[in-house]
Amino acid sequence: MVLGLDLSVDPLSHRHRHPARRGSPGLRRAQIRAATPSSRITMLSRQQNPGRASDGAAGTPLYLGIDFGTSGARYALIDGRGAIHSEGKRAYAPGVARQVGDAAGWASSWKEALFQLVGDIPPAHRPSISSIAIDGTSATTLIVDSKTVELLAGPFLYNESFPDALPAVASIAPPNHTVCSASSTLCKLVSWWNTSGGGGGGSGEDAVLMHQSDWLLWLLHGKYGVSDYNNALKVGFDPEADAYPSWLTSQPYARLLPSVRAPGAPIATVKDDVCSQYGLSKECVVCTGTTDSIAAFLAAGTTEPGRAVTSLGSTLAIKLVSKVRVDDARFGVYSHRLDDTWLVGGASNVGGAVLRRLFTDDQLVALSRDIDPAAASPLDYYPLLKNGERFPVNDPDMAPRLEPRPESDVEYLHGILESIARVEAKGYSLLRELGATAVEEVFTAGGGAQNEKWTAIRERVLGVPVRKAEQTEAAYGAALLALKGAERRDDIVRI
Ligand SMILES: Nc1ncnc2c1ncn2[C@@H]1O[C@H](COP(=O)(O)OP(=O)(O)O)[C@@H](O)[C@H]1O
Ligand SMILES: O=C(CO)[C@H](O)[C@H](O)COP(=O)(O)O
Repeated sequence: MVLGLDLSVDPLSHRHRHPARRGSPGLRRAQIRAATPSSRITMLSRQQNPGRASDGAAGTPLYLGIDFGTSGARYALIDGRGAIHSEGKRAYAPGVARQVGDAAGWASSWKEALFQLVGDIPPAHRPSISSIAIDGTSATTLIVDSKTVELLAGPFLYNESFPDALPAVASIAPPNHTVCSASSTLCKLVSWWNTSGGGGGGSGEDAVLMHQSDWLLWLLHGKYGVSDYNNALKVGFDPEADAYPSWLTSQPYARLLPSVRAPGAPIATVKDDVCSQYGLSKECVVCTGTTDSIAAFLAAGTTEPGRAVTSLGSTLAIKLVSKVRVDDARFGVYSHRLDDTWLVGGASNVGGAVLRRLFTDDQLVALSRDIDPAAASPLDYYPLLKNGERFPVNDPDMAPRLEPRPESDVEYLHGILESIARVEAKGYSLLRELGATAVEEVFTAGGGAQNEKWTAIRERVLGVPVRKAEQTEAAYGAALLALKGAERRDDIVRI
């Protein structure tokens, strides 16, 4: 029994064992080989943390990755060896309090952050940028009118749930399919379709669905209808078949779905007006992106089965390299494709968002100093910011639990960090119960990776080695995708 749930019923609606390729021979060089014909990422190895470039010789081709997380956006500019030439970050504009459902506020903040970050790149580097890729939060969905450019609906954020659409989605998809979660992209699309009367009459004729990273990339290249198979997973794309299934393409709203390419595939060159305004080369290629936790996985540079990356950002997302594909919406478990292996995992709503609500980053550092990670905290919380959990319990109504609060903030923080570690441990043990490869080592990405006391707590609770990834920023993983796309620039599809 895991999480007190009865797993005696075979939960797997998909179970595939792929001939596991031998992992990459070792970390030597920053490169992701171009997608194989079946559009899979094959991650070669990456040079042992080439760190920052020395002088960034003028004219060296550079590759720009931009990460759009929950609390802010970051960029990383690397060269062909993976050395970082420049990096930076921007919080989203404080302005309008962006609550769930405040669509206009979010979209304008992301657009503002995108062009602020491009403007933050040293002008001397910009002409050398050969390609750009962007990662965003998964299942964050926008519906855009491709004729008027108007935002018809959304953004619907990654953790927003649309249970009204679940019965319709469950009636067409296989049992326990990834889309059968109230926060899936397909539930967002179907909910909008049903409430707007089939696309809102005339305006719906030109409606297109875009994920957050698709929309941000579109601001740079101006072409509609292109996404990647990581972002498209939660709208129903099957990365194994490299196609949308017929149960989806037969739906009236299927015309809104984007075409799907591998992450890091070239789309088009940057629009002339953007090139002119920011001093970018007219040869700079915009490439398909991925989700933020996949980008963090790519940044960590591990590919061996049993290795995993936990992204400790505003949320907790885990990605385990598994020889076996596992998908089960009952627990919020799904598999992203990585070469001949699978990235099995899920994303919990617990994570840093609660920490940020309670403590400043400086307070986190100061309080963590007094935590003894060897001592188990007796406090048992479920640190959600608001109702709703996706994984390892898929319950849109699940309530936060952050009481009783002790007098000591050190004890309170210890209890929260340990409780998040317990959710992480339940997540990995659930993946094992469902048939995934057992976790042997965990690398950490995201803001929480810098907390060594938390790392030690997690290592005690998980029972496997836990360490900070060499590169903890998803933006670095997105830059690796840009590097891959630059090598395939001739594949630009005239769309
Ligand atoms: N020293 C620390 N210990 C634990 N968590 C931290 C620490 N510093 C920052 N964080 C948390 O990291 C999170 C930000 O990480 P980040 O990867 O930028 O998140 P996201 O991309 O989801 O916005 C914040 O929620 C913050 O509370
Ligand atoms: O929690 C999230 C935001 O940070 C996303 O859900 C995260 O991207 C996980 O989704 P995926 O596993 O598809 O990458």
